[in-house]
Amino acid sequence: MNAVTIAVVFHSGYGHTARQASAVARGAASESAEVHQFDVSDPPADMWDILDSADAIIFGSPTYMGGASAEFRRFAEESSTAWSTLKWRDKYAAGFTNSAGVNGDKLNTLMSFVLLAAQHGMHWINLGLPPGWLYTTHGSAEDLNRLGGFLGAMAQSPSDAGPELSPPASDLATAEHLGRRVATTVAARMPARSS
Ligand SMILES: Cc1cc2nc3c(=O)[nH]c(=O)nc-3n(C[C@H](O)[C@H](O)[C@H](O)COP(=O)(O)O)c2cc1C
Repeated sequence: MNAVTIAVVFHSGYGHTARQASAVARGAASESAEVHQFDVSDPPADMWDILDSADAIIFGSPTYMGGASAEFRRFAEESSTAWSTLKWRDKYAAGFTNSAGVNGDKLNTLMSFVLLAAQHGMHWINLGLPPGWLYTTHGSAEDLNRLGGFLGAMAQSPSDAGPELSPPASDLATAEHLGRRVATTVAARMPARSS
């Protein structure tokens, strides 16, 4: 059987969201997906061909000024070429974002990814985790999904901590979960393929 093919397409100005992207990719690869990771500020020549043939595309960006970064937005606008011929229709999509604020308006970035996916006619896969802390006094910052997102994976990196220190392990584990969930969700819905 051929592996599910997943592309993780992200931007990262200072390396924090890149660590989150690698965690998403690790999670997907742990479920035997063939994973391609693309930094949109330095795309290889074959990126668009690989995106066009992927089963799922996972979008990632830091939250800058309450939304996706300008570099990610440029990628989104350039994807209008694929949109014009419905190349991504019925693929699967998911997303992740990282920012300095605990809230930081990350939800708006994830919502912009949902809209991007909808414009392409893609099927959105959400995070599928209960919120960390579980609305009780017993939670901790080590909880999976400690930031309590539903649409996608959220991470937080304090402004004075470099990418070697942040996002914290719990946010990276949450990102890995998203990668695994996309891989298993897509695999369960693919018709059996013979090699
Ligand atoms: C131009 C700019 C705008 C930012 N806007 C936000 C914001 O709206 N909310 C927030 O929580 N953090 C904001 N931040 C902080 C970044 O999201 C944070 O430093 C993040 O870890 C950067 O990720 P990166 O290293 O992948 O670029 C902003 C940073 C920059 C440079």
